[in-house]
Amino acid sequence: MKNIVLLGATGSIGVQTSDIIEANPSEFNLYAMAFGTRIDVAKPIIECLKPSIVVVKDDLVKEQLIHQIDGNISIYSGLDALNELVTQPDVDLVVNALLGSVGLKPTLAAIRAQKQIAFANKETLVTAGHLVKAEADRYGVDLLPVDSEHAAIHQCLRGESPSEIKRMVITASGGSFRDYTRDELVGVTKEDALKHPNWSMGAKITIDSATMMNKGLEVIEAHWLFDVPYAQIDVLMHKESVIHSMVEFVDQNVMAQLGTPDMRIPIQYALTYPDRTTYNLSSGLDLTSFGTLHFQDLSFDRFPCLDMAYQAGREGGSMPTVLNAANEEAVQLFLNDQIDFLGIEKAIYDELAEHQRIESPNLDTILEIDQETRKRVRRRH
Ligand SMILES: NC(=O)C1=CN([C@@H]2O[C@H](COP(=O)(O)OP(=O)(O)OC[C@H]3O[C@@H](n4cnc5c(N)ncnc54)[C@H](OP(=O)(O)O)[C@@H]3O)[C@@H](O)[C@H]2O)C=CC1
Ligand SMILES: CC(=O)[C@@H](O)[C@H](O)COP(=O)(O)O
Ligand SMILES: [Mn+2]
Repeated sequence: MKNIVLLGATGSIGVQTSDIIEANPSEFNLYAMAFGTRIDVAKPIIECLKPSIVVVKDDLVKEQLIHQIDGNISIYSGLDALNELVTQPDVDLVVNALLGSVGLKPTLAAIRAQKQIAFANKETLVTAGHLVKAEADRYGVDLLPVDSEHAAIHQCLRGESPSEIKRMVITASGGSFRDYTRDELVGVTKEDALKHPNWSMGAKITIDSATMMNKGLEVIEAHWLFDVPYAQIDVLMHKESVIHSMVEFVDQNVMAQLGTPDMRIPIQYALTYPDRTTYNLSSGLDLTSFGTLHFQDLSFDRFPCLDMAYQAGREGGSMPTVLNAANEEAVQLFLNDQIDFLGIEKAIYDELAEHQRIESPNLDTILEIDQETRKRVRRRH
């Protein structure tokens, strides 16, 4: 029985993780969960899976929750409580399904407590990949990918030697505006941007898919998770999202992982690793229903966010921190109707252009750059 702490329990990944826990009661116990503000989503999870501890964003949410749940549950609030929660002795596995760089400190706390981590929270690896990787190596902690492309690569690499990898190929659906020209992107609406062709996900990542920043973040995520140089990470448009990613080896053998677009499959993979457990929450992959799979190169001119992410990743230092913070803030402004769709890439470009790169930022410097970048993006718009 694995005792699980689920961070971001009310989000898209969080709710699907609770489905997996509920479907496998003899393997998993939801020991604790954390969320921000959405009590309506949290309540049924609490009632069904009965965690011993719940952490919420602030005291206001805590007060509201106390009056709405019964039972012997300890409730805490705030980021410090989140950091403490992941270090509890009873915890076997931390699922980090938080959104954004707010996940950085709890990740470091979990690593230092030598907890295994199932990792969805890609912004944390983008903003401070060098720190997370160094700590994970130092404490001998596995970061088990939940992100579908990285779960695919992880499976392609099982039993393989890193020196035999020629390149990784991360597939991209193209997002909501895959077939639009640059001119056609002028004035697109939030409602249209939020219609992902293949996946049902949280709002921020759905917008990231539409700008192709999601793939950029995933390239940086792959660099840190699998320790591969950027020159060996390619992105390929594949509109069906059936092949989740591939690895080509030096002898030109290519391994690919396929599956239906159901995030509960990679979530369960991370939770049960190194074992596999029967999955029957959805029907399996039926390739005949697709008939043909499509592949296409994508251009940096059409998708400048991908270009900026590769550049920021290659330059390293504090550049990925700026990339991530500017993107998080710009996407929020877009979702609040304060900037238009193309304003997202412009905000990121402006921040990267102005930033004086720092070679090897420590945690305090990263947190400061993150906050300063966000403030500047907000001030400009
Ligand atoms: N959704 C998907 O299919 C996929 C997501 N990912 C990655 O997984 C991560 C989560 O994505 P997704 O589930 O879509 O995001 P959501 O926006 O749906 O969920 C985010 C979760 O984080 C919680 N949260 C945010 N801020 C805080 C805070 N300060 N304290 C405590 N909890 C907080 C939210 O709580 P509340 O809402 O209650 O405020 C919510 O539970 C992202 O990094 C994303 O890129 C990766 C692959 C696929
Ligand atoms: C489900 C998942 O892992 C998402 O990150 C997904 O990959 C988004 O799709 P695209 O970014 O390829 O549109
Ligand atoms: Mn993904």
